Amino acid sequence: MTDMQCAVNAQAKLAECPRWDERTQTLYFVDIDSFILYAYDTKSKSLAHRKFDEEIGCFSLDEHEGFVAAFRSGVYTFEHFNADLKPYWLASYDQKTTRFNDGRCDAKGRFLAGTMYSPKDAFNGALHQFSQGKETLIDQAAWTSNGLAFSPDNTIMYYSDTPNHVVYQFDYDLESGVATNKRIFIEFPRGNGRPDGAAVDSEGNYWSALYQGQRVVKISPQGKILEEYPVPATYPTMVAFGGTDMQTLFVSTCRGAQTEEELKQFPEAGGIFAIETNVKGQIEPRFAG
Ligand SMILES: O=C1O[C@H](CS(=O)(=O)O)[C@@H](O)[C@H](O)[C@H]1O
Repeated sequence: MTDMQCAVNAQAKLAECPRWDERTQTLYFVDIDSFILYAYDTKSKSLAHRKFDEEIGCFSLDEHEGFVAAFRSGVYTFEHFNADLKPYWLASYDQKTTRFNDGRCDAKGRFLAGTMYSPKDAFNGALHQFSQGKETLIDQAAWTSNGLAFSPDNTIMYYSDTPNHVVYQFDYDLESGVATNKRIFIEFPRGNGRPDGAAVDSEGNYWSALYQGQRVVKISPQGKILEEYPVPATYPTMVAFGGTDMQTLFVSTCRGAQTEEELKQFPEAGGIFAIETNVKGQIEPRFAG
């Protein structure tokens, strides 16, 4: 049994990247495999959506009403929810095997996004950083880039490689945007979930959605699992803090990977779930351009 309740019954194939807009009390999220960006207005309980021509992996809000978003074919900006896309960086990788997957902004407004390399026969998944019109390659050694998050003091960057069951830490220099000293933060045993999307709370704990693990785990900065939160879906994909007090944990989930049996057990899989916590999340930094 879980206290987690379905906040948005989106029935998404692959819901990902929940993002809380504290200015409008809106929860944005994507359905990667349906090419859709959603906007859930928590005040009116209305759900808007926009369908693109390709997978949208992740996005951040900007300082105005706009977005920066990472798709299969590259990174684009748009000035408001329904505005035309403006190319920012076109993919230098093979789009037949690779797409963007997970990302967010650092506290200086640089957008960082990682790619998923589907063949998983080489470590071609990469982490890219976008700022002032330029792209910088941060790391290239993954199958599925995921779990990107920053500590409250911005000195630690977290980054997971889901199918390899590992979350890394880097030292992060916020002034330069340089990440160094990559090391293993935590590894998960095979067969009981693998680290997908994540968020760091205001106390520095790393909250990881365990894909195929049917739960979210709260991990201390030292790598100790402190709490586990069951999710009514086999495949949690990402978490985000929000709500009027920033203490609501939103969890996106995947429906497309569930078996018929799992769909009978979890009929709201593909939705966004929510649970009240006793800790505040961090307000998401916005893209600076
Ligand atoms: O975030 C994601 O990760 C999953 C997990 S895995 O790469 O299969 O281990 C992936 O399937 C999904 O498409 C991706 O968005």
